Amino acid sequence: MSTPAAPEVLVLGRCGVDVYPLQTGVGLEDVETFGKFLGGSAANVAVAAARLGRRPALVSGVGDDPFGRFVRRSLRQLGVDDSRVATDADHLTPVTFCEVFPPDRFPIWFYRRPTTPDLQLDASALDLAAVTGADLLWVTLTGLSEEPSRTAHHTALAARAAAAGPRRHTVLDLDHRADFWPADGGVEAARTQAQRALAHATVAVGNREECWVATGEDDADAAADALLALGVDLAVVKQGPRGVLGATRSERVVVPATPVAVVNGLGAGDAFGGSLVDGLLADLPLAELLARCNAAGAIVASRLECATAMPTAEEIAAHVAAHADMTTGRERDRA
Ligand SMILES: Nc1ncnc2c1ncn2[C@@H]1O[C@H](COP(=O)(O)OP(=O)(O)OP(=O)(O)O)[C@@H](O)[C@H]1O
Ligand SMILES: O=C(O)C[C@@H](O)[C@H](O)C(=O)CO
Repeated sequence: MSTPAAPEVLVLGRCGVDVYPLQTGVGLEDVETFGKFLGGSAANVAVAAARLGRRPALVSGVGDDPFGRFVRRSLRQLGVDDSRVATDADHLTPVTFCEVFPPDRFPIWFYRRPTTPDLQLDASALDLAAVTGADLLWVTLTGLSEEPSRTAHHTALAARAAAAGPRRHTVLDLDHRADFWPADGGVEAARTQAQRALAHATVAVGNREECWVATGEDDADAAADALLALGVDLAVVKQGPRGVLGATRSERVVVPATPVAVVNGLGAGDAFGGSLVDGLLADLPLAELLARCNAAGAIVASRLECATAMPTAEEIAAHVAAHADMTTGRERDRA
């Protein structure tokens, strides 16, 4: 159980505003109207976990601007504790645009230069009681892309790994956005940071490309092996519409994705993340856990926005039940 000073789930990472087009199948130059939604991968994961009944808090930053106030208000309305979200007078709340070309093309445009409030997180401002006392800590690779956030993340991970008591869940979301790393040597820098963080994590989750960034391995099984060798107890390799591979040192499971009418694939990974948080805390068997994560991802892929599209437990259960023939998961004999 989390200690009294700590939230059940502590999420470190970015939040911002998603400004998504209300016309699909056209480039941003031709879009006429947009919707404004809470966004940022970490914020989305926190909201997804809250939707499933968990008590998440976000550690992040926003600007001292109207979008920052919108982000805070949305977090609170969606069940996320925003008391550890700093207000930064020197940097603006980031906005993110996308283009929506279903079923499989969703270019994303980050307006985050030169830098953003979430990456100003300083180690001295960390609430270490919350970091070490939470039942689950979620961090993203993007948080390691720049100082001072990089040092703050490593400080949090090291403090948690050194804390007394049973090894609780520390999840590294391999979330890699090339734009956030240097144009030259960005992959190498991201790999170095990922591998340092993995030594203190218990779970790694990423899509195929992200797992390659972290490990140098292209193949899903080889990437899972490499992630386990780097120190985690559970490696999760997402493969979009092709489903997911989950691997521990003694078990390996592949769970196919379920078909949906795709509206916008962005946010599927964050919905998956929220269900991963919930399923880890509930100690679900691996195949069941991943089937629920896939269902959450598919449901969000069938909706335009991210945070406010996160499914309830009932919606996930109904989706899994409707696809029971394909969501059982196949045991793989590679342990
Ligand atoms: N088009 C789709 N149809 C069905 N399921 C999907 C689809 N896209 C994603 N999913 C489900 O959601 C899960 C996570 O999606 P994905 O692998 O695209 O993550 P991601 O690359 O991290 O996504 P994001 O764009 O949010 O960063 C997949 O494992 C899959 O189960
Ligand atoms: O993660 C981001 O910063 C982008 C998000 O704003 C957006 O919600 C998304 O793409 C989720 O995967």
